[in-house]
Formats: sequence, structure tokens, C-alpha cells
Amino acid sequence: MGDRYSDGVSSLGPQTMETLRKAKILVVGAGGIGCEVLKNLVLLGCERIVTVDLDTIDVSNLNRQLLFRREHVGQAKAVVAREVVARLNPRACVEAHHANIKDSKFSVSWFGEFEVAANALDNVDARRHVNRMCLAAGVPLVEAGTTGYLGQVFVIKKGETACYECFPKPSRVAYPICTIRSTPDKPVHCVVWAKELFKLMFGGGGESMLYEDAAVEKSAYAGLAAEAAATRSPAIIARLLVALFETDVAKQIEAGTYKTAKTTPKPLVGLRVGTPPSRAASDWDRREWTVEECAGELSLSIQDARINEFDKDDPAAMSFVAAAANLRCANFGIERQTLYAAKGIAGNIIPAIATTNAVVAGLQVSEIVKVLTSQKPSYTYCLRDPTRKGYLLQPTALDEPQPGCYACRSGSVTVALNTETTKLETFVKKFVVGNLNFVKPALDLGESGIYDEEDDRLSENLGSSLSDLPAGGIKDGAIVKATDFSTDLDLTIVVKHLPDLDDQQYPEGFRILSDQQGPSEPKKRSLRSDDDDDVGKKAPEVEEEEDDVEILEEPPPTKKRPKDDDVVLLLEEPPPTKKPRL
Ligand SMILES: Nc1ncnc2c1ncn2[C@@H]1O[C@H](COP(=O)(O)OP(=O)(O)OP(=O)(O)O)[C@@H](O)[C@H]1O
Ligand SMILES: [Zn+2]
Repeated sequence: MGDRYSDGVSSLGPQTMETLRKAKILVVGAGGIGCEVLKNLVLLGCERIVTVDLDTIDVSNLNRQLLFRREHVGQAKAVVAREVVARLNPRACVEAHHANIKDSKFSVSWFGEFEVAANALDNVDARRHVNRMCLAAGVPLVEAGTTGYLGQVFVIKKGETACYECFPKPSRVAYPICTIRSTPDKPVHCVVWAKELFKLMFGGGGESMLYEDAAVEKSAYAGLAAEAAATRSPAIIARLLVALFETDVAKQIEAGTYKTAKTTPKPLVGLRVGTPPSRAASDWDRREWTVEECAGELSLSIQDARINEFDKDDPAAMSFVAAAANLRCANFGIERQTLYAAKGIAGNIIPAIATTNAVVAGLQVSEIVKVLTSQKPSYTYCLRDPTRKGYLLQPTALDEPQPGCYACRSGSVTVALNTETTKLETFVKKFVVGNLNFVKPALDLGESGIYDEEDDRLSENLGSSLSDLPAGGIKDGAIVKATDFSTDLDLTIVVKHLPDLDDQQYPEGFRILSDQQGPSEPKKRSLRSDDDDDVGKKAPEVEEEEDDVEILEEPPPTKKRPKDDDVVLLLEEPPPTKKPRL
């Protein structure tokens, strides 16, 4: 095989090197972890690689996505990654797709051509999809993710190990709307409020929920906010600041909102619009601004902000949110945040650490080698603090496929809902697509088709209640066969009629019964080590940004599901709350 691979031949043996050279390997995602994996694979001597990434290179990727340089900004990640790794090993043939892996061109048979696939993704949705495609195609999948200093890598093999969906993950942190509107007690509540204010003034991302229920206030403040956004006049902006941070708060106190509250807010009487903090100062985003500076910054950012959806990377939008959040913090006696910290909260960022990505990608490639050479794969955690034995990497045994998992065990799921009031459309959108993650669902009742994404003739059923559907309707005890053509998944849905489902607890209108496992009923994965600790199975996550601030929100103590109008912060996959020890 020549000199290029001589080190590999002497360490891994000629046979393994030949296996690696010939294996067709899929790498989904060419971001933080993906770049590292691609580089490792070609340097190891893998020559048949396909990568898919839907994104283009952003300047913020350059610090850690090692294949990319400034001149690549704006170009497709997959394409640039291919060009760069091809230079690292000209023998490697890398195929690049600038596309969404969920695109129908990446069919089950397309997946079936690979010997192994590796996920280097940053979201649950795409991960679930690849999980299902690999299960359907019988392709082993090496999953990986990092959250700051923490990381993990594990192998999914149909029928042998647990799949990505065997252990549903906690997914959301919700803040009650009244906390955001009236009784904040944490910086994050004020940041959420400021983001809603931004939405109110500059639009984007649906209606702001700040003043929804309070028509009177809505006319008083929403009107002024709209005027300030439209005119950008400093005088009107100054009036708005008084309205928001003095008058509104005073009014709420007067109305008795805080009679039973632990703390009463303070109106910012005589709020002065000071000089905004100087951007020339090196610490401008890392030091706490004074209240006057916040007012100045907010005024300036209102004058600068474009009508746009909030984006933490848009300087005017982020300054707006940091300044407004801090003024609100000042109202409620909450510690003010630097712009940098506020940005972390606003973007739900647990910043990525390049080294963790590199370590995880290395582990991932070692699992790829194990899969290709039929060695026993493992589940490896990458820890922040050493174990008692001094290890930072902790391999554990992989779990078995979970009997109730419909993704890898084409099993059944039982759902309770009101079959008389639930429309087929809701059932399909909220349950089959929204909860079960079907991409192209078709539903059969007995021998009759009742819904098929691709069959227009059946779309008239969408408006019917489940019990009124043809073929006897979906009533108590009905068995519906669901098929996802895109992921080749079959599932039996058993429907129970439940006329009085608690809509506070189950705002989506259905409840997955606990005797069956489904994504709404999280389970714990036990860590098999010589320790007695359990670790809630943490789904992998790939993170952004360069620095080392960790901002994590604990899920609310109650098990109550979020109500429709609660502000839900997507914190897709919190890291394990307990750390494994050896
Ligand atoms: N459905 C998908 N199909 C293809 N690629 C995807 C899909 N979802 C996510 N990705 C890619 O997975 C990669 C994840 O890597 P990572 O999070 O490190 O990068 P990033 O998103 O560029 O980071 P940042 O958010 O800081 O810009 C991204 O390049 C992203 O484009
Ligand atoms: Zn499974």
C-alpha cells in the first residue's frame, strides 16, 4: 500500500488497513465534529467517504472547524471539507453533498450502500432521522456529541444495541408565562422577556406574548413600542423606556400584582439615557453595564436594529436584548449580566470546545474501526473531571435495544386521546409527525387507507374527527397501522378514547400511555460500571462558539409538561446531571 500507510500497516496490520481503505463511510455533518472525523478518516487511510452538510461556512466556525479558512466563508461546508481533506490524502475519494440529510434523495437504499455511518450533527431531529435510516438499511451508526467539556460516543447496531431513540431525552425547559411577564427572578427570565420585547418591536418569529392578555397595557405600550421602532426617534425611545421600566412596573405594583410575591420590583424612577458603553473598550461585552449605560445602549440599538427575527449574532439585536434584559433585572433586583453572558443565555449556548470535539471525533473514528473489523464497540463518555481512577474517558457497555422502542423494534405505541373531538389533521401533525417524528406518514385502519401524505384523495379526511373516519372510524381500542415510507418504519398505534384528558397537563391533546415507551415518557439509562451511580441518558449534542462559559438551565422541578403559551427554551439535550465515577 506504499509509504503513506506504512504506520497504519505496522500498527493495525495490513488486513485492517485494507478493510478501512475499501469501506464506504458516511459522515453526516461537516461542522465541529465532522471536520475532525473527516480529517481523521483520510489520514487513517479510509478512501471512500461521503459527507453531507446543509450549511455554509460562517466566520464564527473558523476557530474550531479546522478545515475551513477565512476565504471559505460563505461556501458549502461539505464541498470545502472535501477539497481540503482530499489534499491531506490525495488517494481518498470524498463525495460531498451540500444538502439536508432528510432530503428524499438520501433514501434507505442510498444509506444501504455504506458499511458504517457517523453522525456529527447538532440537532435531535436530524439525528433521529439518520438513526431510523440506518436502522432501516441495517447500517451501523456511530453517534457522537459534545456539550462544552462533556462528550460521548456510542454505536448503534440494529438488534444488538440500543438505538438513538431507545431512551427518549428530556428536551425542553419551560418558563411559565406569568414569570416572564410579571415575576422574573432569574437573569434568564429577563432575557426571555427582552427577546419578546424585540419581537414586539421588530417582528419575526410570530407574535410576541408580552402583553397578550392585557389589552389595556397592550394599547399603552405596544403602541409606543411600535412607534419607537418605526420612527427610531430618540425622544420616543426615551418615552418608551420610561413606560417599560417605570410606569408599567409602578402600575403593576398598584394593581396588587406583587401583594403575595416574595419581592416587589422597583420602578426605575428618573431613568437617564446615558452614553452607551464604548465598543472600543476591549472589555465592553465582558463587563457589567450601569443602568444608565443600559438605557443608552438600548436606545442606540433600537435606532440600529433592523426588522428581523432575533439572532444572537446580530450585534444590534443582541445589544438590544442585553440592555433591555439588564434594565428589567434592575427593576427586579436580579443580578445584571454582561452582554457576553446574556448572549449565552439568549442563544442557549453551551459553548463548544474545540478540544472536546477533537477527542470525541477521535473516539468516533476508533469506534468506526471497531465496527469495520468486527470488534466489540463501546459507549464512551468524555468527562470534565477525572474519575476516581484518574480517567477522563470512561468506556461503558452499550445498552441492549429497549423492548418498547418503536424505532428499532417496530413495535407499538398506545395513545390516549378524545377520539370524538380530535381531528385527523391534529392526530397526524401533532402526534404522528410532531411526536413520533414520521416524515412521510401513511395511516391504515383495517384494510382501508385513511391518510397518506402523497395521496390527495385522502386529504379530505383531515378535517374529520377520528371517530367519524371511514372504515368504522378510530374509536376506543382501534388499531392504526402507521408507515413512514421515508424511513421504512412500521408502527402499530393503539388508540384509547379518553374523553376528559387534562389539557393543562397534555396541551397537545394526547397522552402516550406509560406502559408503552415513547418519546414523551423519558426513561433512565443505567450506566454499567463498577459504580452505583445512574446517569440519565444524555443525547449527544454538538455545540457552538469558542469560549468556556457554560450556561445550563435546570429543568423545572415539577414534572408538569409545558403549557401552550409557556415560553419554552429549547435546550435540546442537557448534559448528564450526575457524572459517572469509577
Ligand atoms: N439535517 C441536516 N442535514 C445535513 N447537515 C446538517 C443537518 N442538521 C445539521 N447539520 C450540520 O451539522 C453540523 C453540526 O456541526 P456544528 O454544530 O459544529 O456546526 P455549526 O452548526 O456550524 O456551529 P454554529 O451553530 O456555531 O455555527 C453543521 O455543520 C450543520 O450544518
Ligand atoms: Zn431503539
